[in-house]
Amino acid sequence: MSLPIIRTVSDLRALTAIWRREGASIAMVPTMGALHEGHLSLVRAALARADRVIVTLFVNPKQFNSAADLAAYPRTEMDDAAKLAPLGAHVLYAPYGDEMYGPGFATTVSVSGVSEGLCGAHRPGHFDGVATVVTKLFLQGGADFAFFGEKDFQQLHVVRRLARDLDIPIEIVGCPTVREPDGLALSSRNVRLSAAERRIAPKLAETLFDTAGRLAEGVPAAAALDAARVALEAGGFDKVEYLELRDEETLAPIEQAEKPARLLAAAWLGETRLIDNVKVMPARLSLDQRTVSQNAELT
Ligand SMILES: Nc1ncnc2c1ncn2[C@@H]1O[C@H](COP(=O)(O)OP(=O)(O)OP(=O)(O)O)[C@@H](O)[C@H]1O
Ligand SMILES: CC(C)(CO)[C@@H](O)C(=O)[O-]
Ligand code: BAL
Repeated sequence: MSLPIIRTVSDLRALTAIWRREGASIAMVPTMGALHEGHLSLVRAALARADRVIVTLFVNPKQFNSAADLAAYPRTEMDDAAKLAPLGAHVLYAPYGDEMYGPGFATTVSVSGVSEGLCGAHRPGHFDGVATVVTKLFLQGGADFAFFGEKDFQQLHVVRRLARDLDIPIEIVGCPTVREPDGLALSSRNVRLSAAERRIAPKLAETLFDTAGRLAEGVPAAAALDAARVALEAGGFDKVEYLELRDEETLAPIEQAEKPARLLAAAWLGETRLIDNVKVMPARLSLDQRTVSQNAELT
């Protein structure tokens, strides 16, 4: 079983025009390749929702704020295609670099608000690069749905905002983070961890889940976050870049989880930067929800 690979916008448009004439719905799964189970979970979700699925693979230079990071980014296109074919994805769109950014390219899509702080504060220009390439992919593919992972939670907010603001008729679907059995969120960059760093890495998810539990019980963010930083540093992380509690819907900073919230972190192990985030559901709200469903069962 092999998967067709398309390299140009005109070939992609010719294919989607045929699908449209057939009345098929179309989903897109944007990636930078080096596919793992996290990506494949997005493809499965897309296949469950739409008749045709385009997986995109483009290592977007505009979103890298470090030349070394870009140079080290894994490139495994043939392996990626081999993983996608058996799932039933319909096409891999892996455009040439100058197809995306031709001579004289001079446009930037910049989303304010949700792109500020967190990764936006530590990777200057990153979300402009993401927003620009995602806008281009959406306009090139003309899909009805696009699937993104919650692992990159701030990115998911940036993409939702740009689609809404630019009236791009596409539904953005967020999918849960896929984890290793020890809790580490799957990421293409995990291959850069040494054996010793890999043993420390799950401490990030473990600390986030523990801290989310404390925040859900009403512990103020300042105390819970201080304790989490100490736990990460004592656990072997070289640097905690950020560790913050944000509103789940608006991504605004909050002092206490009174509504559904997200706890988000980036931390360094040697040369590798890991990000992760978990939901914080205030215990009071989960109790209310349980009471509502128990009452519903009684009626
Ligand atoms: N563990 C995961 N679970 C669910 N979705 C994921 C996971 N990892 C990545 N994704 C999603 O896959 C899409 C493509 O991400 P990308 O190609 O950057 O992979 P990645 O593993 O996040 O790589 P890296 O973080 O090293 O850039 C994004 O929507 C991202 O959120
Ligand atoms: C969305 C994306 C494919 C844009 O290059 C990238 O940021 C990613 O892989 O998450
Ligand atoms: N997964 C987000 C893409 C990046 O780190 O550049």
